[in-house]
Amino acid sequence: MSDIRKRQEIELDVTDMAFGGRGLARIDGLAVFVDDAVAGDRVRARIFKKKKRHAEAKTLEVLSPSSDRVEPACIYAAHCGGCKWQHLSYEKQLFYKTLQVGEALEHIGGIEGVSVLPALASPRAFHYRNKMEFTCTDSRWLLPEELANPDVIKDAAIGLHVPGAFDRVLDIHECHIQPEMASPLLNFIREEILASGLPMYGLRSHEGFWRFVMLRHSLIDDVFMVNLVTKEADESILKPMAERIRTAFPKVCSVVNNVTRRKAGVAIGEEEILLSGEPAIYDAIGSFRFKISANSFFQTNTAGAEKLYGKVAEYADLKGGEKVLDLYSGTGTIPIFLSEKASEITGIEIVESAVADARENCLENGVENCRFLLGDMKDVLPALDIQPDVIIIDPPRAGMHPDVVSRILVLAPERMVYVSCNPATMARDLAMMHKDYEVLEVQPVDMFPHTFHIEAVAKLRRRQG
Ligand SMILES: C[S@@+](CC[C@H](N)C(=O)[O-])C[C@H]1O[C@@H](n2cnc3c(N)ncnc32)[C@H](O)[C@@H]1O
Repeated sequence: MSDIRKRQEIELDVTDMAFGGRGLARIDGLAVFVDDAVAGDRVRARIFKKKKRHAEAKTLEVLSPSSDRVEPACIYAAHCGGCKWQHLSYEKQLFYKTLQVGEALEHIGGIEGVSVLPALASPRAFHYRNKMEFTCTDSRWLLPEELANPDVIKDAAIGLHVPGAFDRVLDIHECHIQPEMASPLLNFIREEILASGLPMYGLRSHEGFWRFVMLRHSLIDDVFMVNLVTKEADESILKPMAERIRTAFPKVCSVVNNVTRRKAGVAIGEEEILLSGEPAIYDAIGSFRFKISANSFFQTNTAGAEKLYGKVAEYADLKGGEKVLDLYSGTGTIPIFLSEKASEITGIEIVESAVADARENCLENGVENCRFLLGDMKDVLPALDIQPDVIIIDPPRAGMHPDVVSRILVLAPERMVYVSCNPATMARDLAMMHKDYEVLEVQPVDMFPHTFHIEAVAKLRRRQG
């Protein structure tokens, strides 16, 4: 057993990428998870945690870089929690994401021999995110090169968090995963906010006015929504500001203000005020248009969503007459996408506004064979009198409640499609159904380039006899 100690500096050969995005090295059988390292690197690192079976270390210096390393596009990449894998080639990101889906099925689910196809690449490796949420703070986290600059404003930042630190916010001036025009738009809004005379929010004090700047983009119409999230309403300041934003950026067709006095760091307001333009934007997946309000859930990679839903359609293999259940239906995008291929689709969703959006999206698209039920899955599903031919499941990161799994096994559809943004909970849920359902194939789909996150779609068929 290794005798390494906490705070020890050590040279490590990183041989693999671990679940969660860190490099993995081994010393005398001890697994060492290494921040900011890539498989193939030799690094000098400092141990900051030591447990019986594993240790955690932070890279201090890359002594010999892996051939898979690339120069990050972003100057904040080494410090920002947004993209942890920008220094890894996109090809290798896809390779490790595929591997991690297979490993989760095997090690967490105990499901062996499943065909996991190579991850489908995102149609765009950069500029793919249609929604970004920037935090406002009165205490800016400085980059090493900013520390020595006396002119840097220290009591204001609008940006993204340092990984794992709720109160450390970098002042971000350029973000490469959002649409190109979003960075100048954010910088214009920053200048407006700094000139407003109203204070930034303190993430510890919970005092201050400006809380978040959220930008949403429609790929199909190439227009933006700006959502200014504040602690108080102040239309005398915000309305003229919204007009100036729209004059400077004519592609901004909507500026709204969400007001929240809650301490929790979420950008959803208790009250929403339309400041200028339209109350919502629209985007398309396939031939369908979807309304997106400031707080609607919508897949964050629009072009990627089309690939994802294409795979769902392929695995659902609908012939036209089936009754389909769509569990965790959000704003109804999957049911509407599949509506032409099924006889009827029932979506179930816990968020009231999402169900309202789903119904409205059906009206907008002339879809008449989808209905949506509101409530917690574990309450709604048992009360439902329906014999589905196919069930589509797209749960939140935490996966399914065991009661929901039990109910699904009683409903016993012939085919199921399981969509997940968390391979670990997917593996756990599929394991619970594995006695009754064979996992025929799994397709990872990369919706989140430069992060270690991966979406996956599994095709399930009921076992005979
Ligand atoms: C990953 S999203 C899927 C949304 C949708 N399928 C899509 O592609 O846009 C998961 C959804 O599950 C909903 N949800 C979370 N917990 C739930 C529960 N206990 N019962 C019903 N829906 C729930 C969330 O509100 C969210 O809309």
